[in-house]
Amino acid sequence: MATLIDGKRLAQLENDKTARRVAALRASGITPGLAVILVGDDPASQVYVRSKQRKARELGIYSVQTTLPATAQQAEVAAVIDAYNHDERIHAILVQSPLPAHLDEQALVAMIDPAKDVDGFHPLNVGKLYNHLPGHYPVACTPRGIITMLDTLNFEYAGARAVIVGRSILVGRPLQALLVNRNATVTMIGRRTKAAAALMKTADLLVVAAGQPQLVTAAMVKPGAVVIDVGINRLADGHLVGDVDFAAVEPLAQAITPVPGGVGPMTIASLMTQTVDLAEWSQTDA
Ligand SMILES: Nc1nc2c(c(=O)[nH]1)N[C@@H](CN(C=O)c1ccc(C(=O)N[C@@H](CCC(=O)O)C(=O)O)cc1)CN2
Repeated sequence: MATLIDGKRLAQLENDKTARRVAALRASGITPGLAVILVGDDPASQVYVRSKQRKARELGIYSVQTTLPATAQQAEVAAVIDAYNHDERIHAILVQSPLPAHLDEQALVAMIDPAKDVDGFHPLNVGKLYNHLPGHYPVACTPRGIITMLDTLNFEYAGARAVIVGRSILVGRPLQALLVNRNATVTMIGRRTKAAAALMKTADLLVVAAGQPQLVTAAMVKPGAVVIDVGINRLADGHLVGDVDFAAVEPLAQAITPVPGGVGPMTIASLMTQTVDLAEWSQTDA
């Protein structure tokens, strides 16, 4: 029977640490500030943004939001980013993804001050991560949360064979870099990968971020693997399921994340941690 990697509990522990760091910063006259930009009315994005705002306020972070209609033009979003770039109360800025299709998301992310890029999506921060540069820089929150989870298992990265299903900028690509930087051997699986199931079966660490309900079956998992399920899929009956067939895979895995209550809560906890990191770095790296 696998160890259940309880994202809710780990997020609570992470948030407790963040609350203490916020209190210490506030005592020294600095209140970490987070700005969230939401464009459009995607219901899931509205839920995630509300959770971010609520958690930030609970932890004592100054938290603001700009909501723009789905018809907003590139220049309008850019103007909001520019205002937050110059707002001294704000240390962390994020643009909730996905944006409406007519907007150029990459171009907008590149307009965020890299020192305030709490999602770690700015090309400068991505480049630092890929080049494994020393120093302070933010990294994408979901992969950061996954690394925190693996660290709690004392996962032995060096020499481990990791397989990541999904090559998104949000999850797969940054996680690949984080794992390579820890000396894991990483294989990425995309839509055109041949013999994907056989590759997955070689994984000591299998991370699935494909957005396809129950894609991974027991036959695709090596006994004793650590399985991280990033998928959040709402079925017609309203139930949330991941990309992994949890009931079938759990008995043979060494450890596994549930959905819900796995990677999702850690994404938000990592965002809070990284908001405080940015506030601290704004003092030390200036
Ligand atoms: N700018 C960004 N956009 C998006 C990111 C991101 O990191 N930065 N990630 C995802 C969405 N996301 C945060 O924004 C997110 C997704 C899921 C959860 C979560 O806690 N999920 C719960 C289930 C919630 C539900 O009932 O629907 C869980 O897994 O237990 C938190 C954050 C895309 N966009």
